[in-house]
Amino acid sequence: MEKLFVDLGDRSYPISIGVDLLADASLFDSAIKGKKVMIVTNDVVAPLYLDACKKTLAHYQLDEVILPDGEQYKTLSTFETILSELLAKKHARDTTIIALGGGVIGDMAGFAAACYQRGIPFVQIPTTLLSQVDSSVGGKTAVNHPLGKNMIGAFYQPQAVVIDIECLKTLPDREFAAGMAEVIKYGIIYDQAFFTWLEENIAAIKSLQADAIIYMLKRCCAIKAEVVALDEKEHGIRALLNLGHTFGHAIEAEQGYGNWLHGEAVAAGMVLAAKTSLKEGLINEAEASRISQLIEQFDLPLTAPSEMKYTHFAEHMQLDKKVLDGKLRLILPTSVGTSAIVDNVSEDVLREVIES
Ligand SMILES: NC(=O)c1ccc[n+]([C@@H]2O[C@H](COP(=O)([O-])OP(=O)(O)OC[C@H]3O[C@@H](n4cnc5c(N)ncnc54)[C@H](O)[C@@H]3O)[C@@H](O)[C@H]2O)c1
Ligand SMILES: O=C(O)C(=O)C[C@@H](O)[C@H](O)[C@H](O)COP(=O)(O)O
Ligand SMILES: [Zn+2]
Repeated sequence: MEKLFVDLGDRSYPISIGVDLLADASLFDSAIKGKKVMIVTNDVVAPLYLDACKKTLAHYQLDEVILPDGEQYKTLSTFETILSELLAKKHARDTTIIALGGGVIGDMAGFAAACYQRGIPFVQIPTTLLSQVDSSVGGKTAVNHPLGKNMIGAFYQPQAVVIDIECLKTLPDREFAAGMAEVIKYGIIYDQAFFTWLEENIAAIKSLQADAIIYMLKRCCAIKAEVVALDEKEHGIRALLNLGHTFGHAIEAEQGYGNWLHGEAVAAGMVLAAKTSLKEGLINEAEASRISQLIEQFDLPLTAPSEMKYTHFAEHMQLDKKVLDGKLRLILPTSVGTSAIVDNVSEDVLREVIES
């Protein structure tokens, strides 16, 4: 088993990565203080992993809430279902929430943990590639609003993250590819050597070779842990983790949540960001095309939906959480392995990048 730590003083926590960790009660016992646990999952993940989870946690008083599956249910209304269930079963501040599922479950269960009785502990069991490399770490919790992604939420850290790579075996290929978008993101913003490793290990990754998967998860979680420890609430460097997201969130909201997967929208968004960099003279052609080539290797989209024009993007991008003083701030790659926060891209450049 591999172990990493998110170093946040008294809110620090371990990330465990390995095989069959869902069966390892000790990982949960060190994170759960009380006797009561509420497992939050959905109707796709429950038939796959709820029994295994309940078996491991059988020495606690267990309740469960099984939510409908999908990004379209990452809403205030579903969030309220979790809170209602906690109240109906008389849970108090000594209950721990377990988020069993992908990023949608993790974000919503985490937000419920942040809000229920002003905050109860929670543990992340991420079951998708995307949630294992990104959403389970770092404490961003939220639900969507029809007008914008993740618009209602809180920074609230889990007690532990338990990553069982066996869960990836049941993940549909399209979902695995979506997770690869966030993996590639880390290489682009932060780690040229990791990006090169990804280029050289495509077959091993796609065939879920355990060594390659564990190395990849470890590298992603280590980068995220490092960035979050430096800037938990995104006043600076953490914004780099948002590469491709200003464009991507616009695609998700405009297309209707769930129609484009988050990772797919981020992939197209990262290509748009690289094209913007190219137009601004911030990156050279060779590096920009390395970025789109790797994204393409994982069968991810390279362009936004053709019907989406600049004006469609602009409406959503104005609501981006990185906007400061009314000014759009974009994360742009400056090479493979480095990126910058840029706030002076003109409307003309953006229009050209989006509509070309
Ligand atoms: N908090 C953060 O830092 C952060 C980071 C990245 C993304 N996100 C959010 O995460 C969400 C996307 O997460 P996601 O890609 O995990 O999507 P998801 O949670 O919708 O999961 C994808 C699909 O896979 C199913 N599934 C989950 N585990 C499975 C398994 N092991 N086998 C088979 N099917 C499985 C799910 O039920 C769902 O149908 C978005 O809402 C995004 O905004 C948050
Ligand atoms: O952890 C972060 O910080 C990220 O930006 C990670 C992103 O991959 C993730 O999609 C996040 O939820 C986006 O955050 P938002 O603040 O733009 O909603
Ligand atoms: Zn993301």
